[in-house]
Amino acid sequence: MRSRSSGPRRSSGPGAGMWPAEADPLLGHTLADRYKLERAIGHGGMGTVYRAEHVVIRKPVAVKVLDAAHSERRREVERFLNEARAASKIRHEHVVDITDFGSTDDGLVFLVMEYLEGEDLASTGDREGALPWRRAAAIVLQIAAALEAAHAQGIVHRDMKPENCFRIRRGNDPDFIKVLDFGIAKMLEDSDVEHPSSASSGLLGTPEYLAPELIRGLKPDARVDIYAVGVMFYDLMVGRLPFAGESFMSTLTAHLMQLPQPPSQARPAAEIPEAVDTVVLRALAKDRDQRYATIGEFSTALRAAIAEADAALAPPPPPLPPPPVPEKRGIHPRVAIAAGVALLVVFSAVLWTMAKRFYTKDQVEAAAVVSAPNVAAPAFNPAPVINEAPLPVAPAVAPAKLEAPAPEAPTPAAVEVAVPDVEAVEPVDSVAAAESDTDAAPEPPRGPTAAPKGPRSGPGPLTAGEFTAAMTKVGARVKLECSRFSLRKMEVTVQVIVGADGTVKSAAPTGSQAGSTLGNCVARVVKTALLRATRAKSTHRHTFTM
Ligand SMILES: Nc1ncnc2c1ncn2[C@@H]1O[C@H](COP(=O)(O)OP(=O)(O)OP(=O)(O)O)[C@@H](O)[C@H]1O
Repeated sequence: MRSRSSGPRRSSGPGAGMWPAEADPLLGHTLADRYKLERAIGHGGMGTVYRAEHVVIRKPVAVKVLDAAHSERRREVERFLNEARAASKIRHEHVVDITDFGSTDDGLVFLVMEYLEGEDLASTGDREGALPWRRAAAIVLQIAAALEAAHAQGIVHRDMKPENCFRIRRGNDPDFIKVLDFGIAKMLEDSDVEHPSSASSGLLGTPEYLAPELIRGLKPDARVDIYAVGVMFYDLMVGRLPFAGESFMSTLTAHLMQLPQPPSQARPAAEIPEAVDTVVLRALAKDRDQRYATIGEFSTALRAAIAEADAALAPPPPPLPPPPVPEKRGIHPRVAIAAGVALLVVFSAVLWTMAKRFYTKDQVEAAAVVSAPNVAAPAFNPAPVINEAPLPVAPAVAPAKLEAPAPEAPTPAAVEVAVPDVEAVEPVDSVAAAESDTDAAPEPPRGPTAAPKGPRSGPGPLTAGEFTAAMTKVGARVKLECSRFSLRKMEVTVQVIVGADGTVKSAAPTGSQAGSTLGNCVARVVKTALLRATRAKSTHRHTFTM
């Protein structure tokens, strides 16, 4: 159950408060020859809202008719028509569309709006209690979009509250928001009009949503709407208002004096991220200079907080691919082995050809068995017994000892090529040579400035430069989100552990800022940094100057 100190809403549908709906003489009346008033929807501070039908185009509309008591006061009529003019100027999908306004011959002042089917956010809150923070944020972003459009037209709403935000279904979205009631909207360019003080004409607006500067009687600007949106966001997520006193005066005092409890602490079960706390608390800053300068900035910060929470839910990014394998100079061991075997086969074949020319078949077969048992085996059958004198067998690696007659010998070129190659490309030695090549390559320097190692060692450690660059990247957000906890030029040093997957595993403020709100805020932002993957986690330090 929500705790609103102001009690029941003034306008929560037919029959609310002192409103004698049944006796309403306007029911069934056709206003300005066009709008047949069918049913009263609710009654607010200025008048009654009816569901009506446009008799020509047969379209349902909502018609707000100013109460007779107000119609007699010029100032009230002006305020009412001001709403019509202001809202009809904005034209935004999240602002209720005003299609007509004016007064009738019999003195009825009215405005005509698109008819909305749904309920206001106060009713949603009363029925559902606190909403999940993401749903609340999605609703608030729509309200902020409506206000951004209004502010762009120089219009400040000044009465933002759940009762003025209507929730309708649009397509599949049951939470489509329309902002209503620009009744006390103030044209910013209307700079000569001083804000009426509470002493002279009563505080305009609803106490629970009043920005401190309005209570102090300062001239309002768009930041009063940012404050009210902060109150609404808090209320939607937490299920209670941030500043709610027992009386009107104590509520106003709370706005001026009381620090709001962070939403995540006020409702721990809701798992409201710290980043969302930060956005709400900044919108609720007592000093308007400490708030977001524009409602657009508020929306950007809220979106960033949502994205941060989404990123925390997402699985860690896949490790970065290893650096490209540098092309290795020299012969790959496998190539060397293959070449060695091939040359051995060629050389054996040469020997075989030569032997066939100078020795008998039996002698040759015997020589083949002795000299090359493992090479070209399919070509020979092991010779059984050799009765004749042993052949002058030429070992495969020493063909020069062959005593072949010069004229019949293979061309010298062929022998010269074969001999040195076979000696040079001995398979086992080649592998060893290849390995020792790698080992002999200069070892990259270790430590923070080490370059990534070769392909067999994986990506190298983070350099100091890489880490500093990542911290510089998050530095802007550190300032944006944490400067409100800091005096100018304060320093915060954080100790950061970066995991092998490039995410920040831990960030802790050190020294005088250890455990401080400022330190924790900086650490929280630092935790969102993303670096590159390495072979192992590493520890770094960085100092931010606020
Ligand atoms: N366009 C509309 N379509 C449907 N219902 C509407 C529309 N505009 C207002 N209502 C409903 O009519 C009722 C009265 O609205 P009204 O704006 O008069 O109340 P209020 O916010 O208390 O006004 P005020 O700020 O002038 O006191 C509310 O319940 C509101 O939700």
